Amino acid sequence: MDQLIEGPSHYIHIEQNEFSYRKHKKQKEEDIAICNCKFDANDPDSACGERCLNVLTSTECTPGFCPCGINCKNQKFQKCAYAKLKLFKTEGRGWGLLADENIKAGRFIIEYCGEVISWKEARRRSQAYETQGVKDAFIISLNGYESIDATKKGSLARFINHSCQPNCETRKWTVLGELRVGIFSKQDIPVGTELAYDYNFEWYGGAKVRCLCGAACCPGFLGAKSRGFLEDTYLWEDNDDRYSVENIPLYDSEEDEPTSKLLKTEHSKYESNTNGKIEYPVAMINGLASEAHLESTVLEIEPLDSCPMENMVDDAKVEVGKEKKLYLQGTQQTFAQNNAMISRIRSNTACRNYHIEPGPVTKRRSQHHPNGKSKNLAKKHVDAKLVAQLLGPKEAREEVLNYEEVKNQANTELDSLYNEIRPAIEEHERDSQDSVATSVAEKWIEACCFKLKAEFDLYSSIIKHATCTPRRPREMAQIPEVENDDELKYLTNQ
Ligand SMILES: C[S@@+](CC[C@H](N)C(=O)[O-])C[C@H]1O[C@@H](n2cnc3c(N)ncnc32)[C@H](O)[C@@H]1O
Repeated sequence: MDQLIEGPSHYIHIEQNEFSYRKHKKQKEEDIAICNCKFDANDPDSACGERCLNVLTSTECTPGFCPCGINCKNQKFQKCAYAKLKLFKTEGRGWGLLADENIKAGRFIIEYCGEVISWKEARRRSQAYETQGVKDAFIISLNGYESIDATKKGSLARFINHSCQPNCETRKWTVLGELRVGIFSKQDIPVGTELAYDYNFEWYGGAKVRCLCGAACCPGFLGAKSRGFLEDTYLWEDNDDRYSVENIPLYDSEEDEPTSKLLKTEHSKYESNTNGKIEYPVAMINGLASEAHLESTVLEIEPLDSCPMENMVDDAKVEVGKEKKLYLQGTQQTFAQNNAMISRIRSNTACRNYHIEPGPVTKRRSQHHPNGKSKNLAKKHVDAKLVAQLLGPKEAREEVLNYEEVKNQANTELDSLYNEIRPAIEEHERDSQDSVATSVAEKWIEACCFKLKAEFDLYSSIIKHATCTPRRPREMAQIPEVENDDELKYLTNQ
């Protein structure tokens, strides 16, 4: 019978995943993987130990089919062969789980159980939880289209906290045809030690939670390395100083104020300000990066004599180099993730993560560096129509306008393609074990390349004409409304 556990949040204790939106899969006999182990009483590893073919493929043996019968050691999820664990109240991070015995490296500790729900339902629930003020996140991704929600029903694994330097990790196993998530030790864990794994927390919106794991490598917030968080927070770095331009809403209640020894050690690294408050490494510094710095800027087109073409080409190379690094860093980050704990899934996730917002260009833009930090980068916006109006030859005007049209089409195509494949991409972000279908990836890459080429064609055409083509007198040009008069003055040389 399920047990109602009293704690900071009430939940129903379960020791097997629950399936509400679909039926539990029934394994067909022809799908059962049978190993070729042979039980040998003198060799403890013979009955489905490390050499077992099923173990090697993270698949549990099926009772009644394993050649080792009752001696099979590869049915740990099925037998709930958990380590001895103890619930305890942490200081600052709610409840946590302790090892109540010495645990050897690589051991299965406990299954992360909860309700298996669809990706759509996970999104709906995470929004609802946010509205209800549920501050702890318990939804983790299971496969490309499903998640496990342990918010209302779960095993003790739901109490394991996050650490940036964890002693445990999650692994997925196939058990009787269903995928399941287990917590495994990464190292020997002495009795009395708190268990923790890296949530690979994907921040999609909502409050930002200070990470109180105390690890030296901790970036300061849960999900601080996820793309959504970086882009939203706008961290950038100048030498050793890190800044954030956002007023960061925090879950940081008084009762959650950190006071543990572990945390005190960590705090001592950061200076106290005059109010005695701890300055966290990621601090909001007002005024350092005002909106003015972040406003879209106009592409500056220098007259030929003051801006040699080689310099422009060099600048362009630098920009391309930065973008390439940004792209590579982004992909590596995405592909490095395992099971991700999901923060709040917002419907605008897709656009935020991939810079393909419909509508006007976002005012702020972050540039990711290979070291995982971000740098602020103003978006250069060019008014192609205005440039075209000012060009003398008709062909030049038409060329610029045509390229602009192609660029707009490419953007629209990328937007609609993104909406189509968003579920697959978002699932993939959280779960590197399941690949995005090749056809989807190819379509996406093709559309991205098309967009990049369209932008390149437009901007190179503008640069070419702005530097080499005679301009029309201002009176002849039908100049559209221009917000920034400097741009106009510049283009008309006035
Ligand atoms: C899966 S629950 C872990 C159990 C939770 N501590 C509880 O009391 O129910 C995840 C939540 O615990 C908190 N948490 C886990 N690790 C944390 C950390 N390193 N720093 C701060 N809060 C943490 C966050 O609120 C997070 O959303």
